[in-house]
Amino acid sequence: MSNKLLKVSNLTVEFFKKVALEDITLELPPGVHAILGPNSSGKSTLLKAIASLIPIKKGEVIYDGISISKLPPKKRAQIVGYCWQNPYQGFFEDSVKREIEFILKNTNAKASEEVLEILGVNKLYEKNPFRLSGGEARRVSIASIVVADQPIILLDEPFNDMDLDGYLSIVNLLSFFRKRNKTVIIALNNSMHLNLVKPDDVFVIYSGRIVEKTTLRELNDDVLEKYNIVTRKLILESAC
Ligand SMILES: Nc1ncnc2c1ncn2[C@@H]1O[C@H](COP(=O)(O)OP(=O)(O)OP(=O)(O)O)[C@@H](O)[C@H]1O
Repeated sequence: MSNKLLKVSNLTVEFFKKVALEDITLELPPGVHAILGPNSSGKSTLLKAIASLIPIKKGEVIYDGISISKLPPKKRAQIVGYCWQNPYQGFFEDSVKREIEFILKNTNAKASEEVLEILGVNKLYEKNPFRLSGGEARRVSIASIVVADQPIILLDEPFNDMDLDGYLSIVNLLSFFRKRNKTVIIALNNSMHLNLVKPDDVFVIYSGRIVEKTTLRELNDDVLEKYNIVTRKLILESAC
């Protein structure tokens, strides 16, 4: 099995001279990696910077020895798939079918039937993506990226808007990605979702910096509280 590394080195991003990401360095083998942080900590910015969707001030992102930002857009889209936090942001076609076909044409990829089945989007093909419900839109949005079978998948808050079936489809998608030896980064602001994701490691981000590298088992409520992330204690107490 390939063990291609995704290396993020000294990544720094600024918006209007204000630092949004500061000197982020990560070394990620294939597997599932969680980025956990409160609102405005830089999770989406980090994923977008890794996908080269926004300009970076400093640093680089290397996958298997290749600098992602130096690739032409088409080649980049074959390697890295960023799934939007706001699903409607990535839509521009007038049918789900055309939305799915767009990336396949753009990347010369064959549709991953497993992805379409796991996310259950086949039934939505004729619908207008902009008129989907929140949960439907998220499934379609994720499918319309990862259907191209990229080795790096970036999921931005994928559980938002989802019902039980939606949660299970994300869990099944993650195990499909694991079997395919992909490198998955999943941005979360809710620590409870970590139990579903079962990540190999957890990076806590706060104020644009990685402040902890830990595991699901070792992550504790003190760390969550310190960085303004909903604690497990709060959730469990509320359930009693
Ligand atoms: N395009 C942009 N222009 C200016 N500032 C931006 C832009 N995108 C993000 N920011 C700022 O960068 C910081 C980090 O934003 P980001 O969206 O990465 O946070 P996040 O951790 O994903 O938050 P949330 O959990 O609320 O989605 C915020 O202060 C945000 O206002």
